[in-house]
Amino acid sequence: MFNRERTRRHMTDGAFASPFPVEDPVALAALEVAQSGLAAAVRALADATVRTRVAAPDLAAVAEQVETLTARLLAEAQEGPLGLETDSAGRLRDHGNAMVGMRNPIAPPLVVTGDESGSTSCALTLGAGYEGPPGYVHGGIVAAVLDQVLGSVPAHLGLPGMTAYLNTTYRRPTPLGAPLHCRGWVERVDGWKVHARGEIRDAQDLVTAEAEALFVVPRWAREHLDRPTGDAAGTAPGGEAAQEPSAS
Ligand SMILES: CCCCC/C=C\C/C=C\C/C=C\C/C=C\CCCC(=O)SCCNC(=O)CCNC(=O)[C@H](O)C(C)(C)COP(=O)(O)OP(=O)(O)OC[C@H]1O[C@@H](n2cnc3c(N)ncnc32)[C@H](O)[C@@H]1OP(=O)(O)O
Repeated sequence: MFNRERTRRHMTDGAFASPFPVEDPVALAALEVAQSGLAAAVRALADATVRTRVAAPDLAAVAEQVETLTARLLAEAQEGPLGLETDSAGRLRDHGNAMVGMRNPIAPPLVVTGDESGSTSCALTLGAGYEGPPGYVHGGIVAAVLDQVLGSVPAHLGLPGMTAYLNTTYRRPTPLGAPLHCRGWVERVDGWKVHARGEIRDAQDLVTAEAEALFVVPRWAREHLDRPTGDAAGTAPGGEAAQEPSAS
């Protein structure tokens, strides 16, 4: 059903071919442009909502307008979450994902790149809506970024897994409104289990947070994927070979 493909694209960037054909890719592509445009506009609205200093009457008027717009969107909406959908390029996409989802205004959205060795990378800047300690990124958001970027490691190996654990160490506060860089890499592949590590660095190249995580291909998904071959990232199932990141 799901063919593993050696590709630079992350699952959320369509690293997996969809088994479901798209009827009208041109119309779907136009819809995707509109969907991502709406998400970007609402993302900007959320940021403005946090930072605005306009007076109460203006706030009330804007709230009323937003409620009208919300009702307009809900006129035709699905009940639950998006899950995986086929995009106009015939790839599986998780457009609702909270970190990378193209249709999700809550997502920064992260753009995670990677290669078949399992190394992943993401440049990001987080705005006022992600605040925890004054001026700094919320610790849960820091962990979510690491979860996503490290979680893309097994996806690039063709072993998309769920997070079994994510141990995050906060070295120093992660600044808001400044460029950050998150990287992930393979520590060890053990059958259906992928051990990954990663870090976030600030604009001064200082590590603000690091994590080690285990991702497991769920039992229910294994029948849809190739058996682990052990060649991913130069490791064998149960093997010890580690992939250290190259300096950047
Ligand atoms: C159909 C193809 C596509 C399917 C894709 C499916 C999922 C992939 C989804 C997305 C991938 C793409 C990109 C990912 C990007 C970002 C990442 C975000 C990820 C998340 O945001 S995800 C949400 C938070 N996450 C959860 O919501 C997990 C809840 N949990 C479970 O769903 C189960 O718990 C699960 C699946 C983890 C295991 O369950 P299971 O039944 O499949 O397998 P089982 O329990 O037998 O464990 C098998 C082996 O893992 C060892 N093991 C398990 N857990 C361990 C632990 N904690 N510590 C140490 N070892 C552990 C066992 O000891 C055994 O080891 P051994 O084989 O050596 O005996």
